[in-house]
Amino acid sequence: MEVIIGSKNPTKRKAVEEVFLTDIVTGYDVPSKVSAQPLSDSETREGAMNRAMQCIETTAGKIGIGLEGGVMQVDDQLYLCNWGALVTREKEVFTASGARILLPDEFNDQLQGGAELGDIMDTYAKRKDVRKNEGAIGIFTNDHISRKEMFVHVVRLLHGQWEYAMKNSSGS
Ligand SMILES: O=P(O)(O)OP(=O)(O)OP(=O)(O)OC[C@H]1O[C@@H](n2cnc3c(O)ncnc32)[C@H](O)[C@@H]1O
Ligand SMILES: [Mg+2]
Repeated sequence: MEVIIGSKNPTKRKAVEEVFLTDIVTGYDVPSKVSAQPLSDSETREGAMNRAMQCIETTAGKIGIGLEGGVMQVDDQLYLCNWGALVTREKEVFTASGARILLPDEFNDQLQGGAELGDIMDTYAKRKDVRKNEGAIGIFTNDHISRKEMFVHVVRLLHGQWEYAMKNSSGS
């Protein structure tokens, strides 16, 4: 079975490989069709669904997966959020979200002004390509949870829901 992940970011591809262990996993850069830095749960989820749908519409893969990072507001504070979507050839859609952690208040103005969290993190942590490595979640959890590990959880939630639906539609 071929699983298409709508990103070439290694944290996303490796997370899908870890869950779909026995399948072929291919990464394609597809547009999220939302802002480069989504600013709500709704926009982040939409980005994940758009990516997954395009994976199915533009390839022969059996399953398309979209993973999208964003931020969302609770009261006046911004949290890192992540969403995933799995779309089947029959266009059945499954969604799930990942762990969220509070971002420093000092990021608010830059994020609201359109800056990308990935770039803000590189400057803040004095590292390169945080988004492709430990991620903001890795930095702020003292490396206990990496971006890949957080995505593994999201992909497991997607995989499990898809499996449950298949089991229950097979009539057994
Ligand atoms: O190539 P793609 O798949 O687009 O990978 P990306 O790293 O840009 O990831 P997203 O588009 O899903 O994330 C939207 C923005 O949020 C940033 N972001 C989200 N989660 C992050 C994290 O844990 N660490 C650093 N940046 C993060 C990311 O770098 C982007 O600027
Ligand atoms: Mg991006």
